[in-house]
Amino acid sequence: MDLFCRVCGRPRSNGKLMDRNQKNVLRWFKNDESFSSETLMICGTCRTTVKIHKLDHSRSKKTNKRPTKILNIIPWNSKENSPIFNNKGIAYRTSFGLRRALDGTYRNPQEQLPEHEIPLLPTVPETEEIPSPAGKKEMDVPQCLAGGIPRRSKRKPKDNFPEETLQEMIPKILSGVEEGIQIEFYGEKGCGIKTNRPFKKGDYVCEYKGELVDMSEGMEREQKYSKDASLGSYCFYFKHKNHKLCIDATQESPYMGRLVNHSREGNLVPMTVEVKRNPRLILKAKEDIDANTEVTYDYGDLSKESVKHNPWLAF
Ligand SMILES: C[S@@+](CC[C@H](N)C(=O)[O-])C[C@H]1O[C@@H](n2cnc3c(N)ncnc32)[C@H](O)[C@@H]1O
Repeated sequence: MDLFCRVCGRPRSNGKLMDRNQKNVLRWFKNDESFSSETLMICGTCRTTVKIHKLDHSRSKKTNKRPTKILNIIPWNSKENSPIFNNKGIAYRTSFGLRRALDGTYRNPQEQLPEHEIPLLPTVPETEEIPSPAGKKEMDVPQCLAGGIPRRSKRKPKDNFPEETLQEMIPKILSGVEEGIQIEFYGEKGCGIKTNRPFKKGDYVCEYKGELVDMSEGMEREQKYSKDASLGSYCFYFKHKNHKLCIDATQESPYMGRLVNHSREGNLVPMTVEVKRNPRLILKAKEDIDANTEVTYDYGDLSKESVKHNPWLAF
């Protein structure tokens, strides 16, 4: 049975199965698989969360096979049943984009957001120095240990984007348009981003969008997040005008920058740009990139401890 996610429009081919409390990833699910009741399912593409309530496990009298039909899916956090994902009467409900999906105005992430809806980052006072966490060298910061497992890699964006190019990019950054890229599932890596058209060296690809906080706040959050094994690491630490900052993109969003995976030979490079006096992190093409190519950048953390726990950082 083909199911399509109404939020991202992609076939529900892969995704995470979570335990009931959404704490642990049980495993990645495959296509045409039946689910046990009360399981959480997260769309492998846009990562919308739904809760499967009840499945029909009875065997067909004709074939004596268990059907994979999902009888009913109830929303996480809600009593109503409102179809958002849908295929032949199967109702789902999502945690994000809910209102718009219900009233039919859900906006595809590729579409341009009107300016008043662009989530603006909190203003960072230019004169105020954000203090480093006590006793921590900057080097140590991104390897914040929580539950004994180093999480975020130390990613180093370049500063000072050339003015001309920046002028061309600002409207794109402000509009939130993410054009030429799409989400793809990459097995053990989870989701990632690939191009659907070529990019030229230096082109703006997308923004690493999230909540701007200072570094110590980011570290505190990472400590909390690390207690939940189902949460990936989405805190991107950087320095801007002597301020030590962090973009926390842990919160699910339709923006794709948060899903770009790591490679030491990455074809993107992160950079900070200042837009309306707020620092923003963007990912731009390090080289010419063909269509249908995964985009990656170097998370930049080769510390022994991090690589021990995340061996993929070495490649
Ligand atoms: C910023 S997220 C990237 C998106 C992530 N793949 C997802 O599905 O949400 C960073 C996480 O992706 C995974 N990841 C990124 N690059 C990887 C790689 N080269 N190999 C394996 N896992 C990777 C790690 O779990 C890491 O904590």
